[in-house]
Amino acid sequence: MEKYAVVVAGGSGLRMGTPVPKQFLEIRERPVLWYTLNAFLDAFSDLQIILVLPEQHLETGKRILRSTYDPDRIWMTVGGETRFHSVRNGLQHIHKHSIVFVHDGVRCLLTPDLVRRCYAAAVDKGNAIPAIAAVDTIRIDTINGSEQIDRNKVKIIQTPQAFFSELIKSAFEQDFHESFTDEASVVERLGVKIHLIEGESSNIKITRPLDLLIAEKVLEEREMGL
Ligand SMILES: Nc1ccn([C@@H]2O[C@H](COP(=O)(O)OP(=O)(O)OP(=O)(O)O)[C@@H](O)[C@H]2O)c(=O)n1
Ligand SMILES: C[C@](O)(CO)[C@H](O)COP(=O)(O)O
Repeated sequence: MEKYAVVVAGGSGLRMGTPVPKQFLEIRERPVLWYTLNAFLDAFSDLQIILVLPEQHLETGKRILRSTYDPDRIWMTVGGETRFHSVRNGLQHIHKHSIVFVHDGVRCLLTPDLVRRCYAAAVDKGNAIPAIAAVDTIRIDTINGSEQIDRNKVKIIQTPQAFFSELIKSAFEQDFHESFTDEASVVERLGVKIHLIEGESSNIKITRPLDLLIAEKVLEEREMGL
């Protein structure tokens, strides 16, 4: 089966607050995006990557993809106004029956093992969405104040999210809706059942400055083989 990963890195990183978008910041002397791309290249030798970038940072993106060990498997395109539009732009470059992964470029700690587990589950079920359990107590706001809810019923959703190409491409023909915060929410709107698999607690989304410190520590420990 053909395999494509749409890696979205078209955002501006407002919550990180750095002049350079967070996907280009360096951790242990390599850009965040470099780790992400290599994890996908390592997962499958026949996987191709569509890297979605902000228009004004195409040159930076090109330098990063050339610094990976297999740049010939990576193609670049331009992002859109929201994450949804960036994913849609990436999907437009896929024309073959395949499994498609969509991944946040800033989730740079994913492992090739997670990519392979997503693939196997998507081939079996049509889609595969990594999720982890909530570790905090959870309350929701209601008109009568806050109420505790059973945290065992809450799942924290990650990427990569994997789908058959026909399914994800048809889902992204829908108009944008503000509830579309990931691919599962877009596909679910077609009436398709979403299949969760076990994610990785280290697969954090680099969002705020603290996340860079966590990622640095995780990468340091991995390099030391811990
Ligand atoms: N128009 C957009 C917005 C986001 N993304 C990408 O989607 C992923 C997850 O989004 P998020 O963490 O929200 O990134 P930003 O939008 O850059 O951050 P912020 O919301 O803090 O501005 C990131 O890899 C980001 O680059 C994208 O490709 N195109
Ligand atoms: C797709 C995602 O990473 C799943 O947790 C998340 O929904 C992205 O949210 P953001 O607001 O675009 O960072």
